[in-house]
Amino acid sequence: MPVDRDDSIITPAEMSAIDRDAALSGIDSFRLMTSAGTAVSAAALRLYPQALRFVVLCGPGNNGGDGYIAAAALHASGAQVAVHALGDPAHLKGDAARACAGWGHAGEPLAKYRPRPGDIVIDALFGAGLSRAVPDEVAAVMRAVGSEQLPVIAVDLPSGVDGRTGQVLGESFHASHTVTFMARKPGHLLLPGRTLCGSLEVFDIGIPQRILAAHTSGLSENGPHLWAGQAHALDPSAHKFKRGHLAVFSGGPLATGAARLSAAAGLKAGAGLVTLASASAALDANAAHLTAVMLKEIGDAGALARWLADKRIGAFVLGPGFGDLETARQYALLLNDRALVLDADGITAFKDDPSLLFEAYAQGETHLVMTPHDGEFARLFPDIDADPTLSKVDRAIAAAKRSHAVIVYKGADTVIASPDGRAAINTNAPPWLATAGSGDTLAGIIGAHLAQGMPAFEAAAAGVWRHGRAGAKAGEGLTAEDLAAAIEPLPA
Ligand SMILES: NC(=O)C1=CN([C@@H]2O[C@H](COP(=O)(O)OP(=O)(O)OC[C@H]3O[C@@H](n4cnc5c(N)ncnc54)[C@H](OP(=O)(O)O)[C@@H]3O)[C@@H](O)[C@H]2O)[C@@H](O)CC1
Ligand SMILES: Nc1ncnc2c1ncn2[C@@H]1O[C@H](COP(=O)(O)OP(=O)(O)O)[C@@H](O)[C@H]1O
Ligand SMILES: [K+]
Repeated sequence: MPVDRDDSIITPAEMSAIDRDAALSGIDSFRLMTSAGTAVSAAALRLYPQALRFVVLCGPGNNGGDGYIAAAALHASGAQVAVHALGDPAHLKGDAARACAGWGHAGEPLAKYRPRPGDIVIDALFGAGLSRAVPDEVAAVMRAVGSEQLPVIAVDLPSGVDGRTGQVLGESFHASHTVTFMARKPGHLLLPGRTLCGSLEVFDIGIPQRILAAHTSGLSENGPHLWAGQAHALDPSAHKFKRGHLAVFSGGPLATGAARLSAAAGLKAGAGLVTLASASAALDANAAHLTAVMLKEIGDAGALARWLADKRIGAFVLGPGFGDLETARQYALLLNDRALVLDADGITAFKDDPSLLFEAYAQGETHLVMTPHDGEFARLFPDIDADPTLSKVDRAIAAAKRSHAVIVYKGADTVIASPDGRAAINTNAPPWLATAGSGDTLAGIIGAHLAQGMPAFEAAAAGVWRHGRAGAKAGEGLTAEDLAAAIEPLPA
């Protein structure tokens, strides 16, 4: 039966381990394949009752096995079905060979498939086992199906999409619907994979939850389940000092807007007090624009050190529009016993000696959140960035472990990762969030959460989610000012 889309995400390697454990506990693997293939045929009939023909493209592994089961079920329902196989079906093994025997008709080779109007393509070429770029004959079929604009139902994943990374290996199908089994894989949520799946259905093929739970790591889709236990930190009835004091560092006189966006977002996101810390040259520009946000003159490391005697300032945002990299370095190192969101220039400031920053924040509970976009990530973690074998999730986790910081690796598929290995993929950000100052707003929201005492991972994950919600609420064409105004209360 279809299950509610649960928040957990499993990698193809975890899926294999689950599969092995299921077999060890006596679960019949052919029954799982039958359940999977039947779910695909049910989706095909439900979505395309008027289809003239279902064309099932079957690969050389168990994904192909699911395809043969689907073909047999569609045929039994009275539909017209054609099967085209990649490779010689006589070489199929195990459950896939049995499924092919159950189909029982002579199939045609894949290369002989000529798409025709009215076809519904069922893509059972490769799923979790795709290990390299798809062969040329497969790529040619993908292009032919694409140019005819035929609907494609993908079994487990659109063939060509790497389930671990979401990257396309050579070429891929662009599915209108994907039926996956048990839980989503990273490739369903990471880009570009997410855009190639169409609507996504997660079907429960009957592997017990206990086996699934034993093999799932700390990866999930970002959502309230991650911080529900921490939402009390944002109690709106609390005294303003209890709701936290956030400080944001301003840039110079010609670059004050970014920090004000962070500060405004921090206030709207629930910090009790927000202070903009500004060098004297930028005080007038800031004073002319501030009302609820307070202003404090901080011009150098000495002034900051004296200000830090006030222990009520719980969290800081450093980087948006800041400009002066040497001062940013000094400030970040001075702040190492406070919660800090380091963004933009604050990140770039450490490009020549990242370990200086990482060592400064290595002690105690994680209290540094870094919010790099691709370029900033590559500046701080060039070797991790350059490793083509790593997914965006792998890269974010490796960076978090090395830096002792929560990493918010931004983009349309922002990944939030903790040094303890937990990670979340965010999916609620509309494309129009890519606007000047949007990242500054995000830094302010996360800063507000830290100021209110939320742990770093939860603060960051909740911040990214609220930022996405605000983007959806403000709508297409938003500016960063609209975004701050659209921040909604954090759901309990
Ligand atoms: N786990 C479960 O519980 C359940 C899993 N189920 C289903 O099993 C699927 C996973 O099956 P799978 O492991 O057999 O992998 P699959 O995607 O069929 O591909 C492997 C084959 O492709 C080949 N191959 C790979 N890349 C290639 C390339 N570029 N070009 C050419 N060949 C290439 C590879 O060959 P090799 O790399 O060994 O040369 C091998 O022959 C999963 O997605 C789901 O649909 C369901 O039945 C329900 C229960
Ligand atoms: N295509 C996209 N879809 C959704 N969100 C996006 C997209 N591109 C960027 N974002 C989000 O917009 C924000 C941009 O931040 P950033 O790159 O720091 O820009 P800026 O410095 O202009 O504020 C990030 O939160 C990022 O995740
Ligand atoms: K597939």
